[in-house]
Amino acid sequence: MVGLGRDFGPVRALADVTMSVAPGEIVALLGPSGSGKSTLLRICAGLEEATAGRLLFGGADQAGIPPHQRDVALVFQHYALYPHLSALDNLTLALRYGRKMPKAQAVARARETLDMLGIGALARRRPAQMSGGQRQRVAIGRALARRARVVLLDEPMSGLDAKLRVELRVEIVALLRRLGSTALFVTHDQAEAMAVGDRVAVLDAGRLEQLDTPDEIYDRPASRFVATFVGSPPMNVLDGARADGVLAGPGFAVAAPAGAAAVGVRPEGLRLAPAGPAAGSPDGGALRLDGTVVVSERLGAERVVYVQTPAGPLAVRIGAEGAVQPGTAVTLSAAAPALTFFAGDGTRIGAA
Ligand SMILES: Nc1ncnc2c1ncn2[C@@H]1O[C@H](COP(=O)(O)OP(=O)(O)OP(=O)(O)O)[C@@H](O)[C@H]1O
Repeated sequence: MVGLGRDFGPVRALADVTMSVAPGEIVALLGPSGSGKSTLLRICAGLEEATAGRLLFGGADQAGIPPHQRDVALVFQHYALYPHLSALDNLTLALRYGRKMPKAQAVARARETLDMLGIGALARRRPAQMSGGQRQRVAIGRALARRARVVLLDEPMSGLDAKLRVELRVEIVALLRRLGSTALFVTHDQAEAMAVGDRVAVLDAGRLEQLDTPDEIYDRPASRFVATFVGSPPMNVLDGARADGVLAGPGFAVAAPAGAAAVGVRPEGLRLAPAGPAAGSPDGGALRLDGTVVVSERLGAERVVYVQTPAGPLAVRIGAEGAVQPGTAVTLSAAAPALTFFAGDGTRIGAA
């Protein structure tokens, strides 16, 4: 994709998106509602024309090529299976008429695909005789059975419960890898994007904010937007004003590089100690703030504690053993390497 853009009248749904996806790579498209994820996917599928830029598949310009002539498979959030046909027949039909595959070969391919998705035993059931998750597996199987070079998935698991989503995403990724498919996977769920993507493309208001590995996205976010969109809870960001090398805001002052307008720290980068001058790390911490515990949430192996500070509420991730009572006065501290600085326009200072 080179400089891809799409305007709907006055609405700029997509602006100047450039990215290349390697064969066999899975890229997660992540962004809030209306950020242009579906528009980008629809352009790739040929369901929408770009109003700027070029789309190339293996070097071949796709402009003007209709959907059915592109080597792409689409998985939508709302699947439409033929209700009167069995799972096996739904897949077989798609292969025979979509791919013009001989019957015996289509049936064999359909069976193989259902087996790979763990629903071989349901081959003879009609959609009404299956659970939502099983139906979604059939729909995914129908799209993937074609072995298209490019697989486009638009929120393929929305509508399923959390446990099933996690199970299914593991299976989908395993299947995509096994087939060697190149895939774009749209989701607004940051955890899902980080889990499925070899790289994650973060979109905001039609612009590509960052395209990087999940580790880079988390550890070196390109912007404040990315930093606060990814992570659960996301990065804490404190606004301040910089003078004489120090960024100061309500209740804090921290040494900061030129241009800094805000400082960010992940919940796990903050330490929590009983209030007092000696609190915090042995070096005293680069950032220190006093506050009061508001709530403490037990999340499996860890706790997330929300602390009200003069700079606003901050989330702190601590071990499960460190229970703290609401109302407790605490001091928060963070070491210098845990800090991320942002300029006034939201870009991370030091980002490439
Ligand atoms: N056919 C259309 N006509 C006019 N505006 C459109 C059309 N399709 C999309 N848009 C606008 O383009 C922008 C991007 O929409 P898009 O559906 O790509 O976002 P999205 O990130 O997929 O959102 P969601 O997660 O809600 O599906 C939105 O502002 C949307 O209102």
